[in-house]
Amino acid sequence: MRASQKDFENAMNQVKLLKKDPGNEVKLKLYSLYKQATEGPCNMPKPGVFDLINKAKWDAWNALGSLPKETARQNYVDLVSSLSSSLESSSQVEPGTDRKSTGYETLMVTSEDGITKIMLNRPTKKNALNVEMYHEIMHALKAASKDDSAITVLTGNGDYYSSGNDLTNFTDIPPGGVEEKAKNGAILLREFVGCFIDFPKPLIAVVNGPAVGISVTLLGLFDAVYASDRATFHTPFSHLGQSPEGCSSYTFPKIMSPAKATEMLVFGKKLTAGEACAQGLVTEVFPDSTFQKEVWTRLKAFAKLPPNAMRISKEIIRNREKEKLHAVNAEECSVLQGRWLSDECMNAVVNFLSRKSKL
Ligand SMILES: CCCCC/C=C/CC(=O)SCCNC(=O)CCNC(=O)[C@H](O)C(C)(C)COP(=O)(O)OP(=O)(O)OC[C@H]1O[C@@H](n2cnc3c(N)ncnc32)[C@H](O)[C@@H]1OP(=O)(O)O
Repeated sequence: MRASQKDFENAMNQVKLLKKDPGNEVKLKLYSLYKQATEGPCNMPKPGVFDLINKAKWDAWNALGSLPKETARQNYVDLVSSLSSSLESSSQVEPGTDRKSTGYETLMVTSEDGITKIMLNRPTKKNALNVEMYHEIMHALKAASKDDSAITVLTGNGDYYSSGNDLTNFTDIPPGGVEEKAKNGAILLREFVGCFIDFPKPLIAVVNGPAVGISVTLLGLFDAVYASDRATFHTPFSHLGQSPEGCSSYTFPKIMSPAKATEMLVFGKKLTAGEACAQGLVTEVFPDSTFQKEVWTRLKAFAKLPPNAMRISKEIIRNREKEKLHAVNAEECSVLQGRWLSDECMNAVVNFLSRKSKL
């Protein structure tokens, strides 16, 4: 899975051969990953507000924060690979290889060495989950459940794993008003979390950086969680006037004790990776400098195990909880639907969007 310098150079050449323009957003991603991979974190002075093009480039590069050079190189290679498949004719995919990518807008999805990797890919927004991303993740999980990979991995592109629900999701109010918005949100959330509850293969989170909100709560539904020591785990629901989702009101007290779960889910205590590991939410923590190398070596070994045996073992570990989890999910979504209409929640969203507050 690690991209060599040679892979990186090949990818740079491939970019020049793309027949279709991949669009400005993708070009900015390519630029930022290239700069990060070759020069490291952005330490150039920020261009002036009227220098629009250079400012956009600077923003994209700067958003990668302290992402290690090797990870940027890998992400660049993955992005080019996904572009080559989605923008060129499908005949260019060699028959017989098991690598594939799809034209997702908010994800990079690849399948190789028995592993389907779903990478959240909005690094300039800290991988916040917008409505499109919720739908694309569901689509990618459904596809992964049927493909020939043995295990599935969720990870993030850039310096964050995910900053959770995209708070601008609250701004696009339909003709039916905020009530309709809240109702639609609850339906979408229930279906989304349901896909994680029902996912049949080993599902592993590779938590490459800080995780917030729903990206944390869902971890209780994963089969293993590997984290960089740069990762943090934060569920500030009360601060946002909201309440727990992702089945965390049930999984967290079981995983870490009711009192520890209360500290996180009610009081919004942010855990370090080490603390999350000590409390059982994270399986193992790795130093950031060797994180990708160590984790992918391990995952490749797991993916060589007999897939049917792994699937059946997961089923027997998880199945007796499924009905309960679906019931919890339904209840959490219904409570949250009410919370989204509360002044507490609306004020928190307005404060974030008007730049008055940050976590
Ligand atoms: C269907 C609906 C289901 C709903 C399910 C409910 C889930 C609950 C949750 O997930 S609650 C968690 C919600 N998340 C947050 O409250 C995080 C908000 N973000 C922040 O506080 C900060 O951005 C940060 C601490 C994550 C990172 O701070 P930093 O200073 O490092 O970076 P910036 O703030 O400059 O962020 C870079 C750009 O990314 C945008 N952004 C980051 N997070 C979100 C987000 N969650 N929603 C929308 N946008 C986000 C930020 O606005 C910057 O954009 P800009 O460059 O255009 O200004």
